[in-house]
Amino acid sequence: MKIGLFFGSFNPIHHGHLIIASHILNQGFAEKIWFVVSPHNPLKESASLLNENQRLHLVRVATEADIRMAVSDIEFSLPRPSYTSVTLAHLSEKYPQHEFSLILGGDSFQNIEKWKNYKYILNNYNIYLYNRPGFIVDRAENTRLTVLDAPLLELSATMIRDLIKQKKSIHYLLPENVIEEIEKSGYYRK
Ligand SMILES: Nc1ncnc2c1ncn2[C@@H]1O[C@H](COP(=O)(O)OP(=O)(O)OP(=O)(O)O)[C@@H](O)[C@H]1O
Ligand SMILES: O=C(O)c1ccc[n+]([C@@H]2O[C@H](COP(=O)([O-])O)[C@@H](O)[C@H]2O)c1
Repeated sequence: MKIGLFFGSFNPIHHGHLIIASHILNQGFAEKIWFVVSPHNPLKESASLLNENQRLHLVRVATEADIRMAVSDIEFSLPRPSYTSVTLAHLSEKYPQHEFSLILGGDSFQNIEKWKNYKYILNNYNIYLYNRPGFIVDRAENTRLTVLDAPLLELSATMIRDLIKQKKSIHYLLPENVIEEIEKSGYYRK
């Protein structure tokens, strides 16, 4: 099966992520999307990070109604920080029947030369790239790279966490059932 891997901290997951995932499925680039929750992005501070099981739960809640989407905790049992090349190699070995591709935002792609073993990633996996405001990648020199024409929301998890801290509304930015979980559990208030 063609599986699109959407890696992220998902702190928390929001409609920006879900719209991209749905677009990739609708375009036939993947038959299923796995959201791979990273315990620790090697290039990010972990101070404001919700515990990985809580983030995983929020992704599960966000995707449970869509059978085309699934959640993976594969990186929870791999060494930290979470190097994408290590996870990809692990997944390809564990699931030889699947063809994995990578979904990346322009912000991540701009930094890819800082990633561990990035050449292994570029040489071995198809990459679906979408632009994010301020990070426009308009030329696909690498033949394994497809630049998507996906609808984009100018939205980030940082913005959502800031709104919660300021006691402002986060309605419409992420699924209502995820908002309920965040409110019930008191996440991101401090
Ligand atoms: N609004 C958005 N639209 C499309 N992709 C997004 C959006 N926000 C984040 N992404 C992408 O999703 C992946 C995972 O992102 P991440 O979990 O870090 O979300 P984020 O909103 O960028 O978080 P933060 O604001 O905490 O950095 C990254 O590749 C990122 O480029
Ligand atoms: O492999 C690397 O060196 C590497 C460097 C930076 C980021 N990543 C991964 O990229 C994904 C996106 O991270 P984030 O925090 O922006 O959602 C996440 O899975 C990180 O572990 C991976």
